[in-house]
Amino acid sequence: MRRVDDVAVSETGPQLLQMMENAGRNLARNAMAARPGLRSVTVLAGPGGNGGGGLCAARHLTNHGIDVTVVLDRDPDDLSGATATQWETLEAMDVQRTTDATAAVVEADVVIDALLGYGLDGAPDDRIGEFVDIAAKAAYLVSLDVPSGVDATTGERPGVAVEPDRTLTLALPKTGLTDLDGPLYLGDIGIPAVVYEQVGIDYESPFEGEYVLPLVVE
Ligand SMILES: NC(=O)C1=CN([C@@H]2O[C@H](COP(=O)(O)OP(=O)(O)OC[C@H]3O[C@@H](n4cnc5c(N)ncnc54)[C@H](O)[C@@H]3O)[C@@H](O)[C@H]2O)[C@H](O)CC1
Ligand SMILES: [K+]
Repeated sequence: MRRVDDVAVSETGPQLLQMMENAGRNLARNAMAARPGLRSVTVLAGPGGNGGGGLCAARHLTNHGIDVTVVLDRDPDDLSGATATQWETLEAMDVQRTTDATAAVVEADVVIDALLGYGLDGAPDDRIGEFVDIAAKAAYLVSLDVPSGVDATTGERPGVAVEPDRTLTLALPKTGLTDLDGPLYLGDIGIPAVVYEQVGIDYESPFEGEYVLPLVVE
């Protein structure tokens, strides 16, 4: 997946922000579909591309009248790249941010886990590990791409890991996602076949008119 991203970003497009927009919009829709009529969502956002997708979903959910609260693992001034860009828009929108993760998680109809994706490197550190523990108190938890703390390739959990009610993974199913409790969905983030071909993946789009598909894990 990382090689696919590299080819897209450095050779063909789409660029990271474009893919992230598709990720975030699919995530917002998937969360709304999971809990029709939901009124409040808390987004737990990490520092990388996974967090950026969660922040993008926060914008879409707010635009659709949902009361959104964002919890970041760090000061927003310490975000960078596309994730910082997502935050800047939320700041302009005056979206609620809190450092009280427990209250924000307990009070929300749905919690989005956008802490860590395929960039997981070792056991979640103290701060993110604390959020992973707090996420267990969610009424309904939706993970973006990979349940935070789970290795996308091997499925191993080097430390704590969330246990989502559903997971929306992006572009391609990851080999580490075979042992999840809740349902798994696959979201189209707009990567064309030429990108997969350049990476040597024999790819035929499964989407056929849909942007999110349910996956059956065998
Ligand atoms: N083609 C796609 O599938 C796309 C996926 N997108 C999303 O981006 C993430 C991958 O982004 P990346 O920045 O590479 O990694 P992460 O967000 O998972 O995390 C990196 C970030 O987290 C820190 N970190 C790593 N391990 C730990 C740890 N154990 N404890 C604490 N912090 C940790 C690390 O230092 C970095 O700061 C993918 O999953 C998708 O959600 C793109 O949106 C579009 C293309
Ligand atoms: K995640």
